[in-house]
Amino acid sequence: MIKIILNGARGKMGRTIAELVKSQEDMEIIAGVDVVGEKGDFPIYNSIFKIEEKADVIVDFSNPQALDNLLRYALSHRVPVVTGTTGLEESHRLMLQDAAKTIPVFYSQNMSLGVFLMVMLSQKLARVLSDFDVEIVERHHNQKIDAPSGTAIMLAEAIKEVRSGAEFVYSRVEKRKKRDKNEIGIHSIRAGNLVGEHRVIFGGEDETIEISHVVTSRKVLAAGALKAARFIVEKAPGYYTMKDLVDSLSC
Ligand SMILES: NC(=O)C1=CN([C@@H]2O[C@H](COP(=O)(O)OP(=O)(O)OC[C@H]3O[C@@H](n4cnc5c(N)ncnc54)[C@H](OP(=O)(O)O)[C@@H]3O)[C@@H](O)[C@H]2O)C=CC1
Ligand SMILES: O=C(O)C1=N[C@H](C(=O)O)C[C@H](O)C1
Repeated sequence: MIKIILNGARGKMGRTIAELVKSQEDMEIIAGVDVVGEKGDFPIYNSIFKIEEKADVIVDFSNPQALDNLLRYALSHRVPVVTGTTGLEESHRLMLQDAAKTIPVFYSQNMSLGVFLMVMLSQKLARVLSDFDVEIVERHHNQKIDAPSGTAIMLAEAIKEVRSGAEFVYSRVEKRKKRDKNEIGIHSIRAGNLVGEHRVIFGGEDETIEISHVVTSRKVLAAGALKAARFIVEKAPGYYTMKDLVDSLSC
């Protein structure tokens, strides 16, 4: 049985994961962590340091501010971490990479396998269609606290890798005179209860290619997180991503 600590347990992703775990025969949540504690199917504590039972993995969908304590706990108890929290600064990413020297750490800004394929495809298109303009549009629910989305940044970073001189431009002022060829424009929309939508638009001379991915239920993202948890529990310390998971599934 894989014993899970769920960080951000009272949140939208936390609740979706908790519901999904109920139907998994090989997994159980032993404790949750959130800003406010709660009693329920499992205890939710307001500090991860209050948890006494040993877990096999921590699954985190919370807030970048949670990362420091979460990693301190994970390192001192040698527990692998799966995190999908977005809005991370460079310092947070370095913290994850540093922790990965001691424990297995899985990070993905999007837990959908479909989005991983979209990233690969976008990179290929950006390489071949090197003179096409690239614009990324992401749409999410009105409760999302970070913008642009982690996925939009991941898409832009993958495209930047194959486009020398390219720069991201967030919230571009629409009154600009002319589009700079090196820009990768990122546009964020927040409305209603949209779960998550990403579009990459490649605009060329007389033709446009658009790749889009739409999530209509968080169950997709929760299922991806549980796949990641199963994937890293027995792994050696290291930094793992969706590429490692997809490679393991397709061999
Ligand atoms: N990688 C992926 O596939 C996905 C990533 N995400 C990301 O996951 C994160 C959570 O998303 P979502 O569930 O929608 O957000 P929610 O706001 O619904 O849930 C986050 C929960 O974490 C709690 N929280 C805040 N700070 C801490 C802390 N220091 N320790 C423990 N818990 C804390 C929040 O409490 P309070 O409300 O009181 O602040 C809230 O209950 C976001 O960064 C989001 O972008 C979301 C979906 C998929
Ligand atoms: O906050 C969300 O909801 C989501 N966040 C992730 C992101 O920032 O890319 C992934 C997904 O789109 C849902």
